Amino acid sequence: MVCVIIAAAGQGKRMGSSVNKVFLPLAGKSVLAYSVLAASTARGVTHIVVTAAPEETATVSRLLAELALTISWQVVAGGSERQYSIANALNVVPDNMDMIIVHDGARPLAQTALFDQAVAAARQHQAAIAAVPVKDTIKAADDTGLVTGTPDRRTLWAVQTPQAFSAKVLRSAYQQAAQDGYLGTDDAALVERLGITVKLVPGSYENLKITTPEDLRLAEVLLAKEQEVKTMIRSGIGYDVHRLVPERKLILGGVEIPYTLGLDGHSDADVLLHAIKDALLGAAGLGDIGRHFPDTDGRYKGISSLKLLVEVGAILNRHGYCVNNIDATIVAQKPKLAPYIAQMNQNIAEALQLTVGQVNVKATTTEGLGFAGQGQGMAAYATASITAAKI
Ligand SMILES: Nc1ccn([C@@H]2O[C@H](COP(=O)(O)OP(=O)(O)OP(=O)(O)O)[C@@H](O)[C@H]2O)c(=O)n1
Ligand SMILES: C[C@](O)(CO)[C@H](O)COP(=O)(O)O
Repeated sequence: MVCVIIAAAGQGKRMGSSVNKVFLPLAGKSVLAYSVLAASTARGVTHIVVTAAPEETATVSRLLAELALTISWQVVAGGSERQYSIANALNVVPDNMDMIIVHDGARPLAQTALFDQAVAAARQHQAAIAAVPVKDTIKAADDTGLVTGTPDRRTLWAVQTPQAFSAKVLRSAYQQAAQDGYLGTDDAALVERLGITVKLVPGSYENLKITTPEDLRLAEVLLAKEQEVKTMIRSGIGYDVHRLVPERKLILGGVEIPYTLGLDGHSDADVLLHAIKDALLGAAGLGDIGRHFPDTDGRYKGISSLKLLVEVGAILNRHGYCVNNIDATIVAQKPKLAPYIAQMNQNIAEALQLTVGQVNVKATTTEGLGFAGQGQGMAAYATASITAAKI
């Protein structure tokens, strides 16, 4: 399981604003809301700890509550330096987390995929951080402004967050730094001191840290471009298959259907809803159900797929999307599904807060051909169309 620590306890002095920069509005949401949302939908993330200045913990808690995240979160008071804030957060990270990601609350444009890439690389290397090659020539200079050297640019990288670590390694690194009184400017620097080689993963030049006012203006421009893409009609496709076995309930579209066999799976194996959820997440560019509800997570054992459809609807909503329509086909030789289709449409519409007219479930046989035709399993296809929600 993965925990994300989001650093938001700074003062934003270089921004020169009367409020902490992480609360500043950016295309309809706060800077911090973007950072939290991107992190919360990354693969395997089940808990978020946000650091807040002691006098801002209530404000940050309110902001998080408004986001209605489907994963757990907590807010801790930060320290006088970013490193001390992260150290406070580490103290409350649950023991069952094997990976920890650290992310700046002030980096609202980090994409969810970057969190996934950092964790995947950290699983292999123990520590992995987002970085981009520096574009400018870098000089070293002394206090009087006289150049003392020109490091070879080919070896230089501008480091960003997310930074992902094995939980054990990050905890040891922070303990060692505290013991030595070492203060670094990123988390990886503390890990490097343990002799561990940190892996770079390709970050993005758009993953700005909002530090000075022009960063905010630039972020507005980049987000406006993203919003344009969102307002397009987007479509997604979903496909799923489950095996038919004895002694399992047959649940399709949230309807329990009397039959001698049922679909096998980690959840209730509702093949129709699985295909629909994949179509919705795909349309939003948010991966698939495996990413959001992994079958390695005990919380999803036997869970109602209708309940998870409500969560998918909420995820899309948090990312600024609303659903236009859903079309789906169940592929099953037996039993006859026609009597249950209206209830399936109704269940799906209710879960996603749509009208029944926006949902269209169909069923077909395969004339006895293939695994569905021979009654070994059932399949479902779904397409979904979504667009930006009106603000
Ligand atoms: N004591 C601190 C200092 C910083 N941060 C967080 O670390 C991230 C990166 O730090 P930076 O951009 O330097 O933020 P500030 O310290 O707020 O900015 P400034 O240095 O201009 O005051 C920010 O999201 C900030 O809120 C933190 O949690 N605790
Ligand atoms: C962690 C970091 O975002 C990587 O670029 C950066 O080092 C934070 O530094 P700051 O001094 O707190 O801005």
